Amino acid sequence: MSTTVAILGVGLIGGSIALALRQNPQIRIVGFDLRQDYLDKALNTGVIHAATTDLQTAVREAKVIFIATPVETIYPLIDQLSELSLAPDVIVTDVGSIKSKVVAYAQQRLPQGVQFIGGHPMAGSHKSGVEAASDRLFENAYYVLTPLAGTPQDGVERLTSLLTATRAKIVVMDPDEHDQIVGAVSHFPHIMAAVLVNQVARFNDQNEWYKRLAAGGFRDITRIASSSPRMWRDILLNNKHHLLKIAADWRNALDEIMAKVETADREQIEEFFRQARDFRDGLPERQKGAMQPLYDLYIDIPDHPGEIGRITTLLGAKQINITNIRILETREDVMGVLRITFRNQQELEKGEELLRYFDYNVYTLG
Ligand SMILES: NC(=O)c1ccc[n+]([C@@H]2O[C@H](COP(=O)([O-])OP(=O)(O)OC[C@H]3O[C@@H](n4cnc5c(N)ncnc54)[C@H](O)[C@@H]3O)[C@@H](O)[C@H]2O)c1
Ligand SMILES: O=C(O)C(=O)C[C@]1(C(=O)O)C=C[C@@H](O)C=C1
Repeated sequence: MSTTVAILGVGLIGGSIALALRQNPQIRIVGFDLRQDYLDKALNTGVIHAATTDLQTAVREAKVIFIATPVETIYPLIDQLSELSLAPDVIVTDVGSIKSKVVAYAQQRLPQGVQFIGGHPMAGSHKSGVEAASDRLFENAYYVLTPLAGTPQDGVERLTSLLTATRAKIVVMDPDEHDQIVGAVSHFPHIMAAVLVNQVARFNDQNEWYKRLAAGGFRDITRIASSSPRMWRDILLNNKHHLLKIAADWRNALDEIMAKVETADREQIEEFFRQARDFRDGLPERQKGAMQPLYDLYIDIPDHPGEIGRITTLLGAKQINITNIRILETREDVMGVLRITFRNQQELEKGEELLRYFDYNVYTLG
């Protein structure tokens, strides 16, 4: 007998959870979204088994409901769920990047019999939407759970067991502790990346060499400034208390190092960078996951207009999904290399075979 799981919001995170769970043939996944076109895409690419824009239809038989929508939409969805007919002992969980407010809201609003467990997978991307979803997005990443005081242990165990398919490391944490820590390691860095980019954009208005000279360092530290503005607006407003404190601490730290620069304190400036390097180098490595080039295919391309479009059209016509595409080198009259990332090994092999058939020189590394 199959178990129904409802995913509310079939985007990057909802889609990635669906892809991980659907490896288990006993699980039937129903997707709910406001956008019919997103649902069509998720259905056509096999991310979900069924799709609906009607919430009651999505959740009626679900044993587990994932809320995977932007943070500010989680509250009204909790309200709507509290009015609907749900399966007995249903587990409702969310994937929002903040936990305290959501957990407190669920505690107040959800009726007895609904087991709410806050959740936050600590992996993601600056990209949004189901087309960026991957069954391995959470592999080896931490996945934080913040159950309500009254949620039975059995519910936490059931959700943990379901989530093993994501290959994430599940940890249970207090919601406020989560918000404080994630504020420092995720939310505040997103603010800083955007501050840096906006600063350079202002300078660039006066002199376009800023943009042209922005090289590896600037790109590395600002990748996350390409994330969804709507998502980050919601996160900041829902973790205001911790972020204001982190920002004040950061201003002091910046003042301290700039005072050392002003007095040309060579030793202390070096010590400042040494401390940062030692801590950074000691961060635990994630062995595998979204950022690993696991399903990358390299294609030699003649550098003339239309070639990349032709390749993506060929793949699209065969319903082969691409999660990333990058031109590694193009100079006039020189062959360029296109790197295409696929969602899984099977799609990579299909893509490789297809492009070879059309006489492209294709290869994988490693
Ligand atoms: N992107 C990340 O790196 C990341 C990582 C961990 C957690 N999160 C959290 O996951 C959640 C989703 O983020 P995402 O990156 O998957 O966003 P996304 O934009 O890729 O997907 C969100 C989906 O929700 C749908 N949606 C919006 N409002 C809705 C509503 N009221 N009802 C039903 N569907 C609705 C959208 O149409 C979209 O398909 C957010 O709460 C975010 O904080 C994001
Ligand atoms: O890799 C990225 O692009 C991310 O920003 C992922 C990231 C993070 O800050 O690490 C962003 C938000 C989440 O809630 C969890 C993970």
